[in-house]
Amino acid sequence: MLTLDNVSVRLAGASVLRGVTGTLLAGTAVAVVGHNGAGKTTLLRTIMGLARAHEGRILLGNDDLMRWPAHRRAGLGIGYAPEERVIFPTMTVLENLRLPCEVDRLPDTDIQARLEMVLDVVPQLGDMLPRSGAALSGGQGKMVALGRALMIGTRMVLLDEPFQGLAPVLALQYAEALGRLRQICPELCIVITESNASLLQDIPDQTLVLARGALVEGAH
Ligand SMILES: Nc1ncnc2c1ncn2[C@@H]1O[C@H](COP(=O)(O)OP(=O)(O)OP(=O)(O)O)[C@@H](O)[C@H]1O
Repeated sequence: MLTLDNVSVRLAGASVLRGVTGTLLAGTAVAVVGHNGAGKTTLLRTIMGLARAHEGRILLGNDDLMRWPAHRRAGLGIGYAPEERVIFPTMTVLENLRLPCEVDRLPDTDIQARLEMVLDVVPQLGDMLPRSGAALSGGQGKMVALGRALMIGTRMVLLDEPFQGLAPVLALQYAEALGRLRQICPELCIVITESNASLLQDIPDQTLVLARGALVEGAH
């Protein structure tokens, strides 16, 4: 369970998150929706330690995340797939997938087990493993970014606007992967941001609405 307690963030002097309070439960899919600029990406970046909260607390279980530097937070079991994907072009897809586990110095047997789980969830990645990260379409890159987040995200995965720009057939494959993920990892908390909530269809169990950096309502 992740608890956001009165989290506020300023960027370049502007209030981007304002007193965000909420609970993201294990085993749920939570949508964070809001217009462009509402603060969705900043919320995920703050959880990952890539943006700094000047106020509030973020707890993973009982563990205060603010005590952990950004480079250690993924190792706590939080996978992050940023909107812009960030697939390293000089590495193969397999190397991109393994990267967060290598950074966290996981034993090879654990990495192999995670990889098998990821390939069960996103079987399309199987054929791509030897391919260069530079040779991926935008949609393929989104699949790799999902897989990479799942390699390290044993407790939660943060998916930033995964459906934006996906062709309908790929969006369907992505949604199917999330369905398999929920079956294979029933305790995982899946957080998905989206400015167009209709793209998420019936995926979320809970929807949080951000407007100008503040949560305005919660709907189930
Ligand atoms: N590094 C930064 N410096 C200054 N302002 C920033 C920075 N990053 C984001 N912002 C501002 O913070 C606000 C929230 O941005 P954020 O990217 O979190 O919104 P978002 O809801 O994810 O939007 P989108 O749907 O367009 O991705 C915007 O007004 C944006 O201009």
